[in-house]
Amino acid sequence: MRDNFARLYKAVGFAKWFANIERDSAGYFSSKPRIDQIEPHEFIEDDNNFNEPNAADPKYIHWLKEHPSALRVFQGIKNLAEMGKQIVVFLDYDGTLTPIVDDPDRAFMSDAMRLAVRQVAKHFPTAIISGRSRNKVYQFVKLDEVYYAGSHGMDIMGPRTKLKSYDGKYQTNSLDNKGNEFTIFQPAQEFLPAIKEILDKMQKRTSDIEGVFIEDNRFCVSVHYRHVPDDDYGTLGKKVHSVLAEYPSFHLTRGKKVLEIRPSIEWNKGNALLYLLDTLGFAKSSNVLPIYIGDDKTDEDAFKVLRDRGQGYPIIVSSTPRETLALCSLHDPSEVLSFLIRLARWGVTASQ
Ligand SMILES: O=P(O)(O)OC[C@H]1O[C@H](O[C@H]2O[C@H](CO)[C@@H](O)[C@H](O)[C@H]2O)[C@H](O)[C@@H](O)[C@@H]1O
Repeated sequence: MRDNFARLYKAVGFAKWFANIERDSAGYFSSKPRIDQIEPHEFIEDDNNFNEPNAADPKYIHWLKEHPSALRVFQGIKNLAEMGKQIVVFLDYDGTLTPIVDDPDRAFMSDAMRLAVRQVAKHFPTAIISGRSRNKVYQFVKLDEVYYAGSHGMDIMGPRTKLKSYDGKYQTNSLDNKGNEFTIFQPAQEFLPAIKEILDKMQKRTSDIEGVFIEDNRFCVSVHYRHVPDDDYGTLGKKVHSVLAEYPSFHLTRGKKVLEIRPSIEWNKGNALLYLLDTLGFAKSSNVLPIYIGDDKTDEDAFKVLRDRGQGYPIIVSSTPRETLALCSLHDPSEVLSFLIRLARWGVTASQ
């Protein structure tokens, strides 16, 4: 695994950086240099170098035929872009830009991934759409070059807009700390007081169950059960449902070892994708090529939007065969990194 990463970094043009990467005492690679030590031209390398999908399972190999690796269809993406289609990139966070880890508070993004996203964002409008709170995602990603949609799209910080098609009462204009103008769109604003109550009740009612972690995702509440003993699943489920029963305008969705309580409004990651395309000026454009990469059930809403528009590339991150509306796949976040690096490298050459 470590050697694969080493080969990947070398292959995709991280030569200068790679020279500075050292193994720490546990034998893992730790990176010393800062992001800005890598120059964009260092992304330009032999275009035939890429991470081959790593699939030994026959079922996975069969699934890959229906959902080919996005690394394999990359040339097709490039061809469309070279014909004048504007690439817009949408990225999920957990399981896509970072591997799934035991502790949700420690899902840190690698420097390599941050650099790749930053380089992609230099050439193509880029947004991160996550189930987490917008602030939390920003703390992990720490890039001012991208747009952010937190709480499964219910808290969007997007381009400055005067769009009339969305309810003005949910939109406010704002400045970031560099003076850049943004529009914040929060279609679930009126649910905030109830969400605070739900968070509080959920914390109190589940406090006697070992391993539960309740996460405040601002416009939704996540109940993590990754560390809950199997025997306690039933009790936890009952307690979660007892809180939910008091709030009929909320519903439950499921993610990876997590239950999420969300306001029942017609708004999901798919709506957030459309909103961002609209605010970027691509509302009805046939000249846009949206790429959406995500790993979870909630990303399927965004895949569906792209399917319905008949446009772009919905890409699922999965190391196992899965029912999905995505057209293409990537095996894991290391392949996401590989894909983003190729995109960034192409962005550099295309802009020269
Ligand atoms: O939309 P996403 O950015 O993919 O966020 C979905 C949820 O991701 C996080 O939970 C998941 O990742 C954790 C860290 O790897 C893992 O420990 C947990 O079991 C997973 O469910 C996040 O903590 C949730 O709030 C997000 O809704």
